[in-house]
Amino acid sequence: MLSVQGVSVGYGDAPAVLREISVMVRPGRLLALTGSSGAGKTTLLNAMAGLLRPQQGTVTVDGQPLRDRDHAVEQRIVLIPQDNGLAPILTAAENLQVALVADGVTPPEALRQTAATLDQLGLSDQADQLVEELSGGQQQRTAVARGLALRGGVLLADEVTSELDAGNRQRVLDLLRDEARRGTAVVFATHDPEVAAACEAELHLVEGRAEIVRD
Ligand SMILES: Nc1ncnc2c1ncn2[C@@H]1O[C@H](COP(=O)(O)OP(=O)(O)OP(=O)(O)O)[C@@H](O)[C@H]1O
Repeated sequence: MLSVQGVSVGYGDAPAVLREISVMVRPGRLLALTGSSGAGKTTLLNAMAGLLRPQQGTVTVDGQPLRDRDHAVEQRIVLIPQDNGLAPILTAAENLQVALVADGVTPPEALRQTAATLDQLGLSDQADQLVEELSGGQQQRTAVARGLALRGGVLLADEVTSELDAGNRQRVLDLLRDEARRGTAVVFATHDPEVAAACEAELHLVEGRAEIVRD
């Protein structure tokens, strides 16, 4: 269980972007994180991912304060970053295989899981294409595939449908929902009200504070 308790977080000496945020990220649930551009969605996800240390308050995972990103990875907290985080000079498939093998999956199993997950995202035909040669939406779906293939306990997805057409947006939403049903705690940052409405719970960020819209 990932728990954010009274967290204030920001950058350098500047005033905190978010103040006194508290939220429980529960297994089996799809939580939308909403707010206008600049509201702090990425900032909160980065704090949950161990990339940003809170100025006040704590992020805990199974009761232990989250130390840093390495600790978060050990605790199976997977982040799909807004800029996709893929290696552009590897193929779509290689991006998944490298991540899986680094995660301890055997190479043959990594090949199998890669093919299956790319297929779920409708990317079988792009598997052997370099990421830098894929469209923005295809790159975004590859990043989602990599995040899903890692099968984390917590999956943090940062604006991962912003470049997708309606069909692929629904496909990603369905896959994130399936992932939650499998027992993963999924947090999905979005500024798309339709996407947010399709999530069972919603936390809305406004003026540095968080409001629970649905729980
Ligand atoms: N690396 C950084 N250094 C300093 N300030 C930052 C940094 N990253 C973000 N900020 C500031 O923090 C605030 C929140 O930004 P953040 O990216 O978390 O918002 P967001 O809700 O994810 O926005 P968007 O929907 O546009 O991605 C903004 O005012 C932004 O300028």
